[in-house]
This record gives sequence, structure tokens and C-alpha cells, in this order.
Amino acid sequence: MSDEQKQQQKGQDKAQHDPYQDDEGIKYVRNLIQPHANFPSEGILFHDIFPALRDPVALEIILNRMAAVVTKRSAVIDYVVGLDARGFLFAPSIASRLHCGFIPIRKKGKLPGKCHTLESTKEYGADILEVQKAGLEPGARVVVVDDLIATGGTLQTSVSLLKAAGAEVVVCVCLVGLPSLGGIAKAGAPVEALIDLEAGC
Ligand SMILES: O=P(O)(O)OC[C@H]1O[C@H](OP(=O)(O)OP(=O)(O)O)[C@H](O)[C@@H]1O
Ligand SMILES: Nc1ncnc2[nH]cnc12
Repeated sequence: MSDEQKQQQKGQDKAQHDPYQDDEGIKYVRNLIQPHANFPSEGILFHDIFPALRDPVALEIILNRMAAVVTKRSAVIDYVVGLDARGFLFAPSIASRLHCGFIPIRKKGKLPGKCHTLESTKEYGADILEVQKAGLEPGARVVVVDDLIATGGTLQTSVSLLKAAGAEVVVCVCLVGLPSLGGIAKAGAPVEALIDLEAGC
């Protein structure tokens, strides 16, 4: 068997155990997310999503579910917007599945050309976020993708940047939500998190 065939076989074996279409899929992903106390600073309970991304079944579940959230909301999407940095892990793959483009919102100083720029606060710090003016036409229908919503500061600022550019934010999709931090209500656009880490299941 060639290396390519072995790789395909490995993927097929994994896919047979893929619990895609039901809540078992979300539980499978949730169980891979690792909590770390006092990271990156004292008092923060950090939820590490990378063990889930390391697992090919979990990665597929995440991408399928995120894309499904978007298609349930709207058939017409122009761009998937990913947030620097962990949103970039998902957004281009979702854009590819939805046959639309990808646009980054980046931390200040990384994007050339004229940008919309806004200050932002998050659970453990502050950032300045930017989106390129040239990348977005007024009236564009966009979805925003990030790994996690905590206080909602990052999503709120991102939604404001996109609105300043004249875009319509159809929905924000996150892998993880921490609802007790109040972020979902303040984002300024509908938010759907695949996993509520504070819920019992
Ligand atoms: O809801 P909030 O309180 O705003 O927090 C959520 C944000 O915090 C993290 O970004 P961060 O910039 O820390 O990390 P990253 O660069 O690894 O994505 C995370 O990826 C979200 O973007
Ligand atoms: N508690 C948390 N875990 C992982 N990423 C985060 N970003 C903001 N808060 C976070």
C-alpha cells in the first residue's frame, strides 16, 4: 500500500467512528478541550482548543457544525471573517465549504493599506483590531468566526469594525461560549457557540 493509500485508509477508519450528526459529536469535541488554571494570567481559566484540533474527527465535526450554523441562517454569504489568531484556524475552511471568500480581522500593524481600526478589550487584556477598507464592499453579507467568546469584547469590536465598513453581520460562530461572562448579549450581532462549557452536558 502506498503512503497516500495508507493516509486515505487512516482517514476512512477514523470516519467510521465519526459521530457527526448528533449531540455525541459535540460531546466528543467538548471532552478534548483542556482547562488550564491561571493561564495566561492569575485567575483566568484558559480553555485550550488545540487538543480538539489535533484530532481529525473532532476537527471535521467542528468545521461541519460551524458551516451548518451559517447555512441554517442564510444561503447568501459573501465572506467569512476570521479573527486573529485562533479564528484563522477555522474561517478559511468554512469559507471554502460555503464557496465564499475569507477576510481577516487582525491585531494592529499587520495589515497593509487603509484600515478601519478600533480598540478592544478581552478577558485577559486589550488589543487594537483592524480590517482592510479595500477588502469589503458596502452591503457585503458576512459571518464572523472565532474559537471562543468570553467577555465578548473581541466580537463586539469586530462587529463594529465590519459595520463601519458597511457590511451586514449575519451571525458570529464560535466553537466555545462562556455565557456567564456576558459576551453573547453584547456582541452586536447574533452569536452561536457550538459548545457551552458552563452547561452540564
Ligand atoms: O470574548 P473575549 O473576552 O474578547 O475573549 C475572546 C478572545 O480571546 C482570545 O483571543 P486572543 O487574542 O487572546 O488569542 P489568539 O491571538 O490566540 O487568538 C480568543 O481567541 C478570542 O478572540
Ligand atoms: N478563558 C479563555 N480560554 C481561552 N481563550 C480565551 N480567550 C478569552 N478568554 C479565554
